[in-house]
Amino acid sequence: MIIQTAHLTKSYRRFEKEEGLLGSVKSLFHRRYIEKTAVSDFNLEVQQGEFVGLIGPNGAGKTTLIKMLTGIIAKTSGELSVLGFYPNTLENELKRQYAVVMGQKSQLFFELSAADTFLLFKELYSIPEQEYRRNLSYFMELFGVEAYLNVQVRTLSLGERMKMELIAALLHNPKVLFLDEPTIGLDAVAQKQIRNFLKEVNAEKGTTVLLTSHYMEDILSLCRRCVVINAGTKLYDGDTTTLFEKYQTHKKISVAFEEETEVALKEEVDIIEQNPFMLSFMVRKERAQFILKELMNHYSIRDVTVEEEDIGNVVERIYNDRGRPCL
Ligand SMILES: Nc1ncnc2c1ncn2[C@@H]1O[C@H](COP(=O)(O)OP(=O)(O)OP(=O)(O)O)[C@@H](O)[C@H]1O
Repeated sequence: MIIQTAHLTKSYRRFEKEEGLLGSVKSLFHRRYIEKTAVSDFNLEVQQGEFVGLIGPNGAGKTTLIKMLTGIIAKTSGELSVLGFYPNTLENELKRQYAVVMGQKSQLFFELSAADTFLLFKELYSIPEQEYRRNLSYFMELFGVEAYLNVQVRTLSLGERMKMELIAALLHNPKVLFLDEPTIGLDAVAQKQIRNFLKEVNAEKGTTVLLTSHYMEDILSLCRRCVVINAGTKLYDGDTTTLFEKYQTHKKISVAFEEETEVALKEEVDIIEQNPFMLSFMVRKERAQFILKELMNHYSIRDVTVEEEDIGNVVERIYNDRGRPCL
């Protein structure tokens, strides 16, 4: 077993200050704290080689869970083991076997080139020369980023840097990789390249991956299993396709018109935004094609986008349907 948690709980204590200057002075003498349980009674088991998606709306507790699993913060209560270790003790033996990449944080040195940082990682993890060379050329080829290897990291685009972050994290052949929003802010092409890369690494090297992402496409194309978390508790743990077939029931369609248009649709849709030049609405998946055809036939259209429904909506629907955590 790679990851095992039982009744894992994390509560934060946050200091609350009254408004204004007087509040600041008062708080010097009487500190008021509020407690926030970010992860509650969480049970999770991940086997070797699995690619698991962790999804949930903002503030659900995903990052807190990843931070506990990677030893960045300590648990409040419950059991937690990663590769047989309690991560917060940060034992070297564990550090050598896992890696973490957070989309919002960087582990590269901005003034150095990626090549220099990789060499530092080689020393840090005592990666044998041959293994280092083999891995580096394998990852370079997979991502096609040789051209950027020797330039300052500071000058790389977000997408190029994220590819280097992933390579840096994987050079020491970790058994488990924790990814917190690795595709955040990237364009569609870079997102796809990163997905293909991760798919290949998981298949070829058997790396176990736990991934959080707000992008449906990441979860759907990479994670056979997904875990849904809301307000710190687990709502669902199982097959990703089954979950999305059942709960991702709508698509978002946005249409821009060539000229001022007054739209009259034959069937009811949920309008998100409308003005004479555009219309954006939600529609049931199975009706999307019909409505699109209707719009195309009756109006002069400049542009159309069709998007998958937001993770937040899906989670809300699961929650309303089940009304309580269901494992
Ligand atoms: N250091 C902290 N002190 C107090 N509360 C915190 C702290 N870090 C997180 N929280 C709170 O814990 C809850 C869970 O936060 P967390 O960052 O784990 O959510 P998340 O699912 O990763 O959200 P997002 O998708 O927005 O990144 C939030 O309500 C947040 O405000």
